[in-house]
Amino acid sequence: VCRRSTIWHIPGPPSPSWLFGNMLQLLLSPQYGDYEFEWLKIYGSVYRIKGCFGQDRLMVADPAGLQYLINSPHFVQGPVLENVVNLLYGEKSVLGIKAGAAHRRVKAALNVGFTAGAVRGYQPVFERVARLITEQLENAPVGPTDICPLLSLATLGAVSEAAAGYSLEDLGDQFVQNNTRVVALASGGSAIQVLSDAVGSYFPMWLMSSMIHLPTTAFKTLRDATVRANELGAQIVREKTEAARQELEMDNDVFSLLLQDKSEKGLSDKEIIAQTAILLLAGQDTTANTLAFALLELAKHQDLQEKLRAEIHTTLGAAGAPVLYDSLPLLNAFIKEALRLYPTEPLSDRIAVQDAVIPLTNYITTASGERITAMLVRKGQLVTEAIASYHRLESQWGTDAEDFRPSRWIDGSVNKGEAIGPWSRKNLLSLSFLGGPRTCLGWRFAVLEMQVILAELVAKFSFELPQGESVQTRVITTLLPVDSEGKKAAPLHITRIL
Ligand code: HEM
Repeated sequence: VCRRSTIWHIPGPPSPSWLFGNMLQLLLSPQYGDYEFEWLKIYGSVYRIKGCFGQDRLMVADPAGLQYLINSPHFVQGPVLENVVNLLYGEKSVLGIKAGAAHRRVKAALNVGFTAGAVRGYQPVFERVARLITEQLENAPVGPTDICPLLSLATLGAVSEAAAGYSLEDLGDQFVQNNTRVVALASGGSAIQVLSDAVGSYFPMWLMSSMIHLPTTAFKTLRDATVRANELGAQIVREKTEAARQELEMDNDVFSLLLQDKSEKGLSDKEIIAQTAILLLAGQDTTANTLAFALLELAKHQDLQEKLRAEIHTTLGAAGAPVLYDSLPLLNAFIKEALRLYPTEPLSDRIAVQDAVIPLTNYITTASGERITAMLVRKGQLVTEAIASYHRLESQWGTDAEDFRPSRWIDGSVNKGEAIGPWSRKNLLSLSFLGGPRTCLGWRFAVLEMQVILAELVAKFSFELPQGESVQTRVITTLLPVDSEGKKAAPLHITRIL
């Protein structure tokens, strides 16, 4: 049997170097997508690029191809993602568990804290956090405010309170500072980082875990964060178990709900503790960055800002009844559009664990001129789910796919052919929360939190871009807004209006 790469005949861009392949273009271009979105136009929704050291990598933005990849057991996290996940969250975290059945069991148990009903219970937490941002903005010095740190702290506060029943003060300064360092670390991309990621993917896990005992700053920060998260998880479980023993009333946070689940499907204390880091971290900057991008777009589109504010004022104006955020069409369309153009995870790395055939919606023309509508890939093939590219396909979103236009979600111009993501199945085609068995556990949580925070901020403040500032997008683990010096930031002129 020929074991030669089966994708060598798939066209793609030339590789500028053997060492880095196309990876610097993909990951470190000045603006995220400078090369990738051009490749999409030239080569179509499936093409081949070079990884470090001459590896062949397949980029897939094709709807049927993506639907297959996110659902197929033949593809698992690629080596780089796997190492990062193990280092940050641990192998026993729901994101770290590889085997399908074990993953399904832990995810189903964790879901008690993330059902529609459970998430509705967190609404008062989100409302409190949103009011805190308002207070901080009122006390901010005159001039542009970088909204990123405020949003990061707010989303950490929301997740720690809703997941663990802990306020930021309960978490302690040390945890919060360490957390800030971990998040900052994740935003410091460089060529060395790309190379060490590639080299890292060749190291076995035991070597990676011995490396984290090296006293370098980065590893020390990550090691401290993991140790601290485990200690914190153990403390939370101890306190809540003691409260239950004393028959005190249990809270409705995620940890409390998990500990109350005594069915055979429930998790052991140890399994619950192993979720602390993922529960606290996965919900923080993902949500904060999406909010920052949303506010930046609002500052660029004053007419949209006014319409959205009018919708919010009309709905919030009806005092008394609790606000039903799902019933604000423009607010939801606005959030969907921000998620589409700024997906937190624009690229998701996968590797084939056995030979597989990937079906395609759009045919591709191979180097020999043959048209194919399905692709054979061998075990070990690296594949990138090119989510941000998929979100810009004209066939899916229309000829104005690159424009920020929330009304596309209302006027029916979005192609409803192949629904793949969660959130109102009938029209969320976007893969910002992925889809299939690895769908984001916290998507309902994130949506309600963003609805509450945006409604509060847009009702009370106006947003404008400071003169001469141009915010760009970079991908450094996740998609971030950066200033002209490449530092994570979203500077805005924010004025109280109500
Ligand atoms: C706008 C906000 C968010 C976005 C865009 C987002 C996106 C994602 C994506 C793309 C994945 C799949 C990762 C992969 O396998 O490649 C994921 C997984 C996950 N997310 Fe989120 N997320 C968000 C907020 C949250 C929140 C608020 C929480 C929890 C409080 C959360 C918890 C998780 C967990 C536990 C997983 C792992 C699921 C699994 O492996 O089965 N996320 N998220």
